Amino acid sequence: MDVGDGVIEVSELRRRYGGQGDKGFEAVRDVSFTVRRGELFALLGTNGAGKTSTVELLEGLARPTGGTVRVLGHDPYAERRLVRPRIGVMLQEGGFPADLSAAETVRMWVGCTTGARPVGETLDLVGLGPRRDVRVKQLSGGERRRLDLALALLGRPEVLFLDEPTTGLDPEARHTTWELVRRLREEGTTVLLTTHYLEEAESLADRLAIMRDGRIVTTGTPGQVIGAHPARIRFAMPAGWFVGDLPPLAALGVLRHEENDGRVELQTAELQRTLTGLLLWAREKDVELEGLDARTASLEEAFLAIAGAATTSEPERGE
Ligand SMILES: Nc1ncnc2c1ncn2[C@@H]1O[C@H](COP(=O)(O)OP(=O)(O)OP(=O)(O)O)[C@@H](O)[C@H]1O
Repeated sequence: MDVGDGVIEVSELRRRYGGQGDKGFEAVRDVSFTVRRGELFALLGTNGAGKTSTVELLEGLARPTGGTVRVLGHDPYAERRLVRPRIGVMLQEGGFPADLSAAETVRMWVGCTTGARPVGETLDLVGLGPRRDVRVKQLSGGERRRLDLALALLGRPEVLFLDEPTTGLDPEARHTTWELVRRLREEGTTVLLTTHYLEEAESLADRLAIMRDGRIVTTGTPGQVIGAHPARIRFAMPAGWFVGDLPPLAALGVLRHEENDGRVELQTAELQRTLTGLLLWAREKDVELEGLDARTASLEEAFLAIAGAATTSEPERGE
């Protein structure tokens, strides 16, 4: 079947726990998105936003209550047999037999994987080569996470689902994992990632979606999502000058401003225009703007502004 560019196609997806009526809860509500071949798509959201509930439907682990999912052109639940050999799944919590070594665990999985990589290569990929003979129960939490990743990569998947892959990893292991994910992407693997690390999404994702209360509330490239939020300029007012002495702020494109003890913060959607106006004013008045700092919003600021609104509205339980 020709699936064109849309390797993952999600349309009006819904997932309800606990049946209809008061006791039920709709964790995924009308979610639609497409992930193109070779793309890395990140799903972000606060705890309980519905990321795992969504990803499990894409992995074919549960049947949607509404809407459709296509992975590589197939329904991952009804046509699991066709989809499963071509995808790699790293769940949030993998369960391994504690008494097997890392290498034995991978070897066990080789038995149920078509076209599996060699065991040693798989462990090396995730940096567990030197720990191959250590029993699972003696591995650290971060090492177990990497063993999870190794198993997801075992069958050279075309599509890789990574549910919080770097949770519990130290910064070095996290960066090594990012390098590996980048390399897989460069080799053409399509990746769907959920993460709480915004730096991870910013540095890896081609596109991302932010979920809130079961819905996608924002989607775009990291640049687009960040660009929709105001940039900030901070500086100290020169001695003897006041904010009122600056050119009219609205004319400089300033959306909001705050002043505290002579420290000024301007928020603007047009950083270059506002900054140019400010610097021209400083040159004309021959004053120095001490501590001048101008920056676009970070993904974290954008995320907090978008997803943070979730805390103000409790998701409805039992519709
Ligand atoms: N089996 C279940 N039965 C009932 N409710 C569930 C079940 N699993 C998840 N939920 C609820 O669905 C909502 C979404 O949960 P989900 O695990 O998908 O969120 P998440 O975005 O992945 O969160 P986290 O970042 O904490 O992993 C939560 O309110 C959760 O309590």
